[in-house]
Amino acid sequence: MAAVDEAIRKAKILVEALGWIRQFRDRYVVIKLGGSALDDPDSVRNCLSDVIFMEAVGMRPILVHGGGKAISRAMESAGIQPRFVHGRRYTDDETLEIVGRVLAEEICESLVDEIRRQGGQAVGLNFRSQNVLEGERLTLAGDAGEQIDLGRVGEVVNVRREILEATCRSGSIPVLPSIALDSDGGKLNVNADTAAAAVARALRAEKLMFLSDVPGIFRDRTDPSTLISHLQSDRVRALIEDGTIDTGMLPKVDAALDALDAGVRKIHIVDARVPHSILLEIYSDKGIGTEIVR
Ligand SMILES: Nc1ncnc2c1ncn2[C@@H]1O[C@H](COP(=O)(O)OP(=O)(O)O)[C@@H](O)[C@H]1O
Ligand SMILES: CC(=O)N[C@@H](CCC(=O)OP(=O)(O)O)C(=O)O
Repeated sequence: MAAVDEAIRKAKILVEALGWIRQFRDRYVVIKLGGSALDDPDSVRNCLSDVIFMEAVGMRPILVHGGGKAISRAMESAGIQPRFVHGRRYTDDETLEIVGRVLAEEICESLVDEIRRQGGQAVGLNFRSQNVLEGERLTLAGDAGEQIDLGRVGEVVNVRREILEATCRSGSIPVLPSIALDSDGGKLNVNADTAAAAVARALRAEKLMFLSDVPGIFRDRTDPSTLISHLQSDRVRALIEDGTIDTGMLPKVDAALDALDAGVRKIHIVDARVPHSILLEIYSDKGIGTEIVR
């Protein structure tokens, strides 16, 4: 009897998901995997199995990844001290070679390999294969209006969406590192949160999901009961101003607000360490992280 009850419970879960599966069929979902999540192989495997599931039930997932922690480790092994200016890595030519190798060769290839190992199809799209992100150098102004030199740091100015659309149509999951090419074919190091938002904006994605190593946005980071499950964009601005949101969460919420302004329906910040956090967030009636809407 217990076995039958268990089977019925599982069937109910499938039925609960059916409505969401229908609603999101053929919709683009951009998933950003951050360096914090990428450092834990179990989190990566679990996230990728969810992404494969999404593709199998008719959604169009696109993976955009960072790898800031791995880049810093590789720089330190090469005897270069990482330096961040306004949250961006100062990127000289030597650093750029390391960023290209770590993101496009090591991390992108390992994500594609793992998706294939789990029975899904994936294609790495970057300057080594087929480039999707076109960029230009990012210029930031200092307090006195002076120009801040970030080296080869860029922002995305165009996304070749036709390549993403064709890849998704063919049943493959596109995997993109946060590197853009400028009009001369030179590499630019782009913050991965902003790269993911640029992709979501270009595709008018249904969702943009940030997978990190926190359950979501907290009102008080020392108190787990203060997780905010639903946020409206105007409230996000207030949380930035009062200092509740800072450090690594800042580029995520900045990118989230940009994406919402451009027509992306919903932003999710979820914990990559929780098994199946993506599926729980999308296909169940009650999500587990923080969702942000306009
Ligand atoms: N209000 C907040 N709630 C939760 N995390 C926050 C908040 N403000 C800042 N953070 C920080 O943001 C970090 C996530 O950003 P980051 O480490 O850069 O992630 P990733 O590597 O996934 O891009 C969290 O580990 C936490 O320290
Ligand atoms: C310009 C800039 O800062 N680029 C980032 C790109 C990687 C990234 O953003 O990785 P996470 O998502 O893991 O932080 C960097 O070099 O660290």
